[in-house]
Amino acid sequence: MEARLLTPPLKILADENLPGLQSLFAELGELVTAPGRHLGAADLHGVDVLLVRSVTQVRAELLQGSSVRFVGTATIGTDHVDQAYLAEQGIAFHSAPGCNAEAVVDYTLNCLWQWCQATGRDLAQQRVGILGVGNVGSRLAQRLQALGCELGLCDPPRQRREGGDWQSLAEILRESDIVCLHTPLTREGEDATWHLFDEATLLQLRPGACVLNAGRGAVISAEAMVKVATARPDLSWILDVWEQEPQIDPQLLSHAFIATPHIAGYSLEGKVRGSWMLAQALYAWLGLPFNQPLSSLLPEPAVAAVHLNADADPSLPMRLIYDPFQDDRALRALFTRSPEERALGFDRLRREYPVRREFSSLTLSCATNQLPRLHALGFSQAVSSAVKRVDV
Ligand SMILES: NC(=O)C1=CN([C@@H]2O[C@H](COP(=O)(O)OP(=O)(O)OC[C@H]3O[C@@H](n4cnc5c(N)ncnc54)[C@H](O)[C@@H]3O)[C@@H](O)[C@H]2O)C=CC1
Ligand SMILES: O=C(O)C(=O)[C@H](O)COP(=O)(O)O
Repeated sequence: MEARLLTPPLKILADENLPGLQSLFAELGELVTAPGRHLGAADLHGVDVLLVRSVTQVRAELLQGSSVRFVGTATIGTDHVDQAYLAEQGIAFHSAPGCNAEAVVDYTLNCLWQWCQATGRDLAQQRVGILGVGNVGSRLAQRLQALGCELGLCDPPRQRREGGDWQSLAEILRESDIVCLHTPLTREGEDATWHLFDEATLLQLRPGACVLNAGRGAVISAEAMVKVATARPDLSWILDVWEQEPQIDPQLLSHAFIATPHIAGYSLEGKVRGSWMLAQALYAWLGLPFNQPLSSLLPEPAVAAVHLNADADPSLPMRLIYDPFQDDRALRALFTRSPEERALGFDRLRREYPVRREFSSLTLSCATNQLPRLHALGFSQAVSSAVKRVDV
């Protein structure tokens, strides 16, 4: 455990895209915000606490010679942080495990539902292979299982730790109608995921399969994906993450059934939970009490309850919460511009992302027998008469 060397007032530098900063951190001292993608060593003058998102590379080049003693990232993924360097320097580090896992699952279910609708499939009849069964993958498995999907789960680190019934990557590729990637990006060790999906791996996908990547772009080689997508038009691609973000290969984009700018985890709840978890960690590290409930940072959703009439399309509540094609259209619209403008546009779409609530924020009642299926998808049940309801 690191020694606690700091007491307020502190100088805190935070990514400008972290919600709830004032309310969570302002009482600890001076709070400065900056765009995370371009943070440099010069920005860290006198800074004690650095709070980032995934777009800031937190490595020796940034931190060498700085006064930073605590680094927090309001994300699940940590591949942008050199944790070994931080440990060596005695700098405390905290991430926000699971903070936006529900949002990624909402995104994934919504996209898969759209793909099934567009290709005349029933999601409940698909065999779904999940690669990486952690916070995201295990929640996804639960919801898909409740829908009736057959599942294949692949997670070698968990398999070694826990034993039990798992599948190999080869089995997942051979047997799945849909393959969902939810692994971290790692470059070393027996479970390294960098370019885990190369050309040879992708060619093992079964005919007509759909690949969804909401983990990290570089888990699939973009070059191999373009090659295989060209040779195998039977395959579908749903891509939220891209090798070399914020630059995206236009050829790859043209092959994607749904293409989004790394926003799978961007529910309001997920983003706010990320900041809140960092506040919890920082206050604990400082030895100070932290009593702010997460709910105090979340406004009431615009629509809290929906009653579906007998003839209503059961996908309506999903579309009401989130339409992935809106994000898809906004991303594709950037591609009439220069590569520099596209990259800036990619970051702008993320920075100015509209409020998206999680499925669980919506309470459903229903005049049809679809209710169990909708609840399995993650919507809340039990309508209280006190809740304002919309009939559709
Ligand atoms: N697109 C987006 O907006 C978001 C993307 N992410 C990404 O999703 C990743 C997963 O998130 P969580 O489930 O919360 O992380 P987690 O750490 O809870 O779970 C990851 C799982 O992957 C497994 N794993 C590691 N190497 C593997 C391999 N070679 N093959 C199969 N499984 C392997 C681990 O054992 C672990 O169970 C994050 O690391 C992050 O990079 C997370 C949130 C939002
Ligand atoms: O939590 C993660 O890991 C993610 O991928 C986040 O959703 C990424 O969000 P940013 O930190 O890039 O805004």
